[in-house]
Amino acid sequence: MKLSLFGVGDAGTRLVDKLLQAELEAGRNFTDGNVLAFNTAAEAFGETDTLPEERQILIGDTHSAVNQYVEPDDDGPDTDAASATDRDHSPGVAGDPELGAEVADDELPEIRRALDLVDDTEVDAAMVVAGFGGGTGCGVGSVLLEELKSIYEIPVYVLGPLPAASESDERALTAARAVRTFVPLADAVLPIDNDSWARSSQPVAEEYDEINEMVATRILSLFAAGESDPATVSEMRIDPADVMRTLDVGGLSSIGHASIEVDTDDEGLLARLMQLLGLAEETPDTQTDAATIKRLVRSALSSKLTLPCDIESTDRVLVILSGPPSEISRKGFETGRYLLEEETGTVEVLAGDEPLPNASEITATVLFSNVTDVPRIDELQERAVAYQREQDAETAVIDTTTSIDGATMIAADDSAAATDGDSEQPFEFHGPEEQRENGDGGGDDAVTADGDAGEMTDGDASEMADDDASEMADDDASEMADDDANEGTDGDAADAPTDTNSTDTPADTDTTVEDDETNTAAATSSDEHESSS
Ligand SMILES: Nc1nc2c(ncn2[C@@H]2O[C@H](COP(=O)(O)OP(=O)(O)OP(=O)(O)O)[C@@H](O)[C@H]2O)c(=O)[nH]1
Repeated sequence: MKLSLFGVGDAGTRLVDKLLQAELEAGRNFTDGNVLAFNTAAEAFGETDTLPEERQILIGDTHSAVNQYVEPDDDGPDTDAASATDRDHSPGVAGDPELGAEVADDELPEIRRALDLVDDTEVDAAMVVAGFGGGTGCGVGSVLLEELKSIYEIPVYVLGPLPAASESDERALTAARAVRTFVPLADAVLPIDNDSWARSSQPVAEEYDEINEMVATRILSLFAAGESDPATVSEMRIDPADVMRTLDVGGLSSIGHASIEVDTDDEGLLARLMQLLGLAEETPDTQTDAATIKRLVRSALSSKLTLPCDIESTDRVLVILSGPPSEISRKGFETGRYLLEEETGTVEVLAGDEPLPNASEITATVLFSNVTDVPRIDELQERAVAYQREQDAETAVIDTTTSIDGATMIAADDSAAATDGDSEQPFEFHGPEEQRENGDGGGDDAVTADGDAGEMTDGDASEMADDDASEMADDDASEMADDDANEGTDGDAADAPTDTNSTDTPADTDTTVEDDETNTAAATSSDEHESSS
């Protein structure tokens, strides 16, 4: 399918650049050059290799509160745990999502002019790529997302990293707010769990490049599928509509990925050739194919997911098999699909293939949409709540002696909810439908008549506050995603989730780690191969 990409902030800029690089290396064309990156500081633009300069849009440079320049010899925060809102030492909006939203609102005319560079009639969907914990990613990202939703008829997805545990509480709070803002507005949200992809021995920032490469491999396998030569024989060619249909349910999505070397010995090739020419019985090879595909799909299921989750909490599943067409039989397909139905407990399993005649591997990419049992998001929320309580307590102490101006990131109503004994999770999510029913934030209804996206962020912040105050006390953390899914899972945060993919599950860690390493390496080499094909 064709996808336009909109990077926001540093993470968004780097990820979009990496996606373009992967597209180029794989010889695929899924963006058709329909890309843009917005940032409030120019630094990350300087790191790009592939993103054209005219598509790098700096905003906020005339805003008095935005740092465009930070002293190079400045020994500002350089640890993950450093404050995201160190105004003097951080460029751009320095981790402040309110300021990010204000800047984007002020610069909407500039943003709209830039959007004219992207041809939405040429793409099937759009994707905003932003660090959820970033002041620019969350603040500018929210305004941009609403703007895109108001002008495009195509689906708009959001992709972006969640902050690592080693990062500051402010980033966790911003990310919790971002999830809450993005989920009801976007057609689907694909968070990347930096923590589960980083090695614990070093700061996560040193691993961005590797994490971004892993993300690019998966996004390309999923969204660029269907863009290969239409003349190539295919068992069941993937249709872009299937990807969109899978994501159609909204909420949070996660991707699994695994590759397996194909049998390239002469005997195997000869047998396949005979089979293709109709000179040999199909059965023995088909059996082998089916067993191989089953193993491959199983390994994609147990691979490290972009967002660790309980795959049984998914609403819909899509599997894309890519590789030499001779290796992917219909029986193999059916076996893989059946396995997915069994393992996820859903009958909504779509499947398609992407014929890559010169590939030396078969790759399975599995998309789980509207997953609701996501321990990482629960953790993020809990941390955000605890931090908010601390902030409130500090403000209350100071308030007795001094009058403090300036907004806390959550409005007063939220603070009350957060400190209410019953209220554990002030960042409850609802799927788009429920949001609309409640007259709550996002979705199409949230688009203002005059298209002033800036109002959304203010509106959203206060809507968040209202919800939190009124609803949190009774509701479970795991009711965060779509209604429908909740009906099925009805999870209480206290019911320990059985996250088969979580790095927190020791029993799984052994197999998963082994699989992960294999799969990551395989995925990389698969991409390399595709690039040479
Ligand atoms: N995977 C990945 N994560 C990143 C990358 N850069 C930053 N992040 C994460 O994204 C979040 C937001 O960081 P930035 O993108 O630097 O923030 P921003 O959106 O530019 O906004 P500011 O906070 O104002 O700098 C943090 O939690 C980072 O850990 C990256 O290249 N790859």
